[in-house]
Amino acid sequence: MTTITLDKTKRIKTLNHIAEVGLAIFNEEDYTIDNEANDPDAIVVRSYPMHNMAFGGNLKAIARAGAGVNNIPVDTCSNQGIVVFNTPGANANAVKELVLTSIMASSRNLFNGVDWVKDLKGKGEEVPQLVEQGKKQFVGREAKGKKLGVIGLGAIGAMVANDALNLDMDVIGFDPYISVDTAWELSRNIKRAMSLGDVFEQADFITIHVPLTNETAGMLNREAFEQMKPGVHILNFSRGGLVDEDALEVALEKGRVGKYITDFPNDRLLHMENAITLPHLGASTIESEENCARMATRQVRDFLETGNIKNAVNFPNAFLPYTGKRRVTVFHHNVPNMLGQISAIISKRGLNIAAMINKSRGDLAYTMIDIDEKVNGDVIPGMEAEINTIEDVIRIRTI
Ligand SMILES: NC(=O)c1ccc[n+]([C@@H]2O[C@H](COP(=O)([O-])OP(=O)(O)OC[C@H]3O[C@@H](n4cnc5c(N)ncnc54)[C@H](O)[C@@H]3O)[C@@H](O)[C@H]2O)c1
Ligand SMILES: O=C(O)[C@H](O)COP(=O)(O)O
Repeated sequence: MTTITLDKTKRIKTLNHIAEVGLAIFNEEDYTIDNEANDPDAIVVRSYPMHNMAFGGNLKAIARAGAGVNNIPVDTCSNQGIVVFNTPGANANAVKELVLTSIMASSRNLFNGVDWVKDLKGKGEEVPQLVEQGKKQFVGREAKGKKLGVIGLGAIGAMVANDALNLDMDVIGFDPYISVDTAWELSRNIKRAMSLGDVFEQADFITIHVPLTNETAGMLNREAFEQMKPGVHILNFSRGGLVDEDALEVALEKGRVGKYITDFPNDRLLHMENAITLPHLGASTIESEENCARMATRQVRDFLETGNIKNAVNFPNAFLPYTGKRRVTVFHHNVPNMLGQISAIISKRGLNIAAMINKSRGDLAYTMIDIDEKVNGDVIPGMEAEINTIEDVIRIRTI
């Protein structure tokens, strides 16, 4: 259990390049961007691997300017009362555009064709003729009329599915956990797959848009490849670990998988024929980098200044209008009678509770309590220390 009272100047550390418009949200009077800080108040990150990092007692938040949080030790953060944010949907359009580009580019053999033309360098005036002779090896297929299977209909998958209809593709989607909001946004012309098998059996192109978790790791494995239509093109712009690469290598060699297009290269994939590897470019547009940075830094600033939480992946969202009076925020386990115990400790100091909110998410919960009177700061350390003695309190912060 840790006790922290916010000081005046807050230090923010970045572990990747974060767009300037986002960092500008941290006004200079109250914040310092200090990438050398040992124990910052918050970290803003993209894909930097954080699993081997130790976190200081001052760290309150980590914001992933992007979607995937598999580079962050989320459970460790939860146990230390560190909120992990991401920026849902902020880079979805960028990924969608690259996925649709890659469907067309792979089915038209664009990647191989461009490489082949480059090799004609130095052939002088013969080049046009060589091109006309050689182009037959790159005859492709049109996307129109083909079936696209979309696994995961979240921010990206839903956009890909809707826009693929505009390419005259048939679209079938699978997502057993689809959110109500996304379901409303999906075109009714998208067919619903009742199982992954439905997608595997029917699709000419399969694109996967799920997070990498224990459940989804290796989702595309030997059994999956065996159910797929021979020559299927698979697009993986989500995470490398979703695909079993031993099985993929065999499937590519046998032609069971025609092409595998991914944003996550590794040395092994570079040796596989018909694996097309892009340098993790899905979210790399100016627009997306700015969207993600702005959303991430706004969420962090709001949390540091008011305790309000939006778009956390480990703690519940919680909003209580901030009045600028004393606010006690407590991260705790989701067990009975926490509110009663916390409020008793506050009340016995003669402090009146003006407003409060208590939200839970799985095993974790978060409580914010606003105290009505102007509080003598001397009471705070004793009150925090006593709240910390409650079993199941993870962390307390008074703003
Ligand atoms: N290549 C890139 O640059 C890039 C950019 C953004 C996101 N990503 C990756 O793409 C993933 C998806 O991003 P998003 O913004 O669409 O996330 P999202 O959270 O909006 O959507 C994920 C969807 O996957 C679904 N899902 C989860 N488990 C599933 C399962 N077992 N079967 C089917 N569906 C399942 C969820 O219900 C959800 O609808 C991210 O987690 C990240 O790893 C990559
Ligand atoms: O999960 C994500 O948002 C993407 O993989 C983007 O990663 P990046 O921010 O490192 O480009």
